[in-house]
Amino acid sequence: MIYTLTCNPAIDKTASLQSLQVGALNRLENVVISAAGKGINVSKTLHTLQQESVVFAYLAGNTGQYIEQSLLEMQLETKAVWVEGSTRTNLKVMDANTHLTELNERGPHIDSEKQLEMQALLDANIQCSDLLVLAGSLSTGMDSDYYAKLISHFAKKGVKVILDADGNSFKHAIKEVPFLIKPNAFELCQYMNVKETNDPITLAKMAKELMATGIAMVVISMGKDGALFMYEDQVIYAKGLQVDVKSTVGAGDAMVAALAYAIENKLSLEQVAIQAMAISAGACTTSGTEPASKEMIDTLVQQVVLEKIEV
Ligand SMILES: Nc1ncnc2c1ncn2[C@@H]1O[C@H](COP(=O)(O)OP(=O)(O)OP(=O)(O)O)[C@@H](O)[C@H]1O
Ligand SMILES: O=P(O)(O)OC[C@@]1(O)O[C@H](CO)[C@@H](O)[C@@H]1O
Repeated sequence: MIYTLTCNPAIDKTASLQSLQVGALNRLENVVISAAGKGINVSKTLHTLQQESVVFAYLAGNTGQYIEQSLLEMQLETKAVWVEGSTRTNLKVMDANTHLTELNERGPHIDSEKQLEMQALLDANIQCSDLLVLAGSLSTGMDSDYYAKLISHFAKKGVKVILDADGNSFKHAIKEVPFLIKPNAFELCQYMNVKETNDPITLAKMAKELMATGIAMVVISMGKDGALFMYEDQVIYAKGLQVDVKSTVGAGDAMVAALAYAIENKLSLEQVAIQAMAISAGACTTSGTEPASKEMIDTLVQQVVLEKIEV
């Protein structure tokens, strides 16, 4: 079974306008509201792939209830720990040149008692052969080693952990050797303290250093420039697919979903790359964080170009 944990879910309000004017009144168009947050987006994509998953999330207030109800309507099994306050609302604005501006709130306070409640819920459900996806920011009140502690706990049990986090949370977590990490190129360069680059060879060399610590698989996403897929001594670069972009919000989550699907179904690295590219590019063609249809994914699968590279 695949489990996703969203520590800081959100209602995403995604909208568009011609061009964003800072310090002026902007009138939004095409407003779409959806239950989101990285782990929840992963589960939504898995659902369209007909792959079962269970959502764990901290939820709060009316916005939390909206998310719980939406997930119920999508028939996504949800196990929530309810906290005081309100689940956040994040605003995403895309301009006519597909430049995305994101305004994300911090999220409600999660105290140590509620963190223990979540730990008990996770322990009661997750077995050694399962996959656990840890994705997104931590809410207020959570220490930056929260993911690190979960990875250490579940890796000992043999659970494969997929990590999609950034900043200090990522820094602590990778020391505990998750099974797979999916930083984007910017996050990886920031962690390695080097100038941002999308050069596949340079990125692959940095990823190799991380794999030397025991991380089995590294996938580096590079937005429209594609992605790098690394497992054992195999390195595959996939060129970005040309798609009609509606919203890039959640493209990375769609990719993480594809990776979880591929691991659960024991696909080869080539197949992992093909599925991940088609599913993530497909997510860019829909509004908000809506996953792509099966038909769109099948069409994009035919267009993926892979290149094996030596590092
Ligand atoms: N403009 C685009 N055109 C085509 N494919 C894209 C585009 N943007 C993203 N993708 C696809 O989605 C994948 C993930 O995108 P990206 O690298 O932006 O992830 P991310 O930074 O983790 O995103 P987010 O955190 O917003 O979900 C890319 O590797 C690519 O396959
Ligand atoms: O603030 P975080 O947790 O880093 O990111 C949250 C978020 O921006 O990520 C998703 C897209 O990947 C959105 O659905 C959501 O609003």
